[in-house]
Amino acid sequence: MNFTDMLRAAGAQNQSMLCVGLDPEPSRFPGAWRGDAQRIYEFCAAIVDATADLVVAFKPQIAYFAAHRAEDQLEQLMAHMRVRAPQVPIILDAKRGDIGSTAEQYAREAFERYGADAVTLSPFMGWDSVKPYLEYPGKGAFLLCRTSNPGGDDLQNQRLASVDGQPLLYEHVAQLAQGPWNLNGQLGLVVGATYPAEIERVRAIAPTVPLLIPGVGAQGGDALATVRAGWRPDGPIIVNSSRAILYASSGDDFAEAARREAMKTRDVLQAARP
Ligand SMILES: O=C(O)c1cc(=O)[nH]c(=O)n1[C@@H]1O[C@H](COP(=O)(O)O)[C@@H](O)[C@H]1O
Repeated sequence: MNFTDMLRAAGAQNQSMLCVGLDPEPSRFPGAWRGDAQRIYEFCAAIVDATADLVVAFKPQIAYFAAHRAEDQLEQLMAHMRVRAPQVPIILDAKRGDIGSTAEQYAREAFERYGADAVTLSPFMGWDSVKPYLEYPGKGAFLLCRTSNPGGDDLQNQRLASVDGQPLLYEHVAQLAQGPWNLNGQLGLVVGATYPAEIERVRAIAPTVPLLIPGVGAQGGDALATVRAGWRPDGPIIVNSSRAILYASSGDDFAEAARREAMKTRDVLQAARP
């Protein structure tokens, strides 16, 4: 099954547009696990087990594993998700972006080593840096478009004087993803929940591509405004929350607390659909 089909099937089965972000930070692990980077796999697997029937996707962030020399635990986690939640697509959040020959290696890492269904990419280096990922049939690639962080303004809100109609840079990225770069329907866009007006703008330019929307929960994005701005019957949204779910409790009940928080967020998102 390709990424888009998986997304549709998981969304329907779990009645969800929630993506649980797997950003394991050992200093925030519960009880006796606190500070123990050997527990990264166990911590994430417990979160996956507690939320697998509530999500449209999981999004492991590669830096949280690589920083602790825990790539082997990420491989273990990918295998676990395949067994425990085979219907749920996995977006590897790697935010890669490099010249074509190096991008080929990053694509191989994401799709062959880790077996991800989709990956996040920076489009800053242009078409040849994105194309190698699209050569994997059925895999998805989300281009950073209007990110959730305050510094996103610095470049993404600059006007492109050389392009007809002079769009802002993030609007141009949205145009490319909806049109000329989207050869086989594999592209999506990353838009922050912290900027609902810009989500609406992106949706006007790119009505059907999947939007990955981080920023609800710990970053304070507005879930209701996010859904109203981004959701379309033929334009799926994947709303990510990481810390607010992973660290809902710092005690031994962390997995149950994560489940409660995920359920609450899932239900708020579902109820917000127009
Ligand atoms: O691509 C992303 O996932 C991403 C894009 C963006 O604009 N903002 C953003 O926060 N993210 C990621 O989404 C997650 C947000 O985590 P929380 O703020 O804890 O929910 C982190 O893994 C970020 O790296």
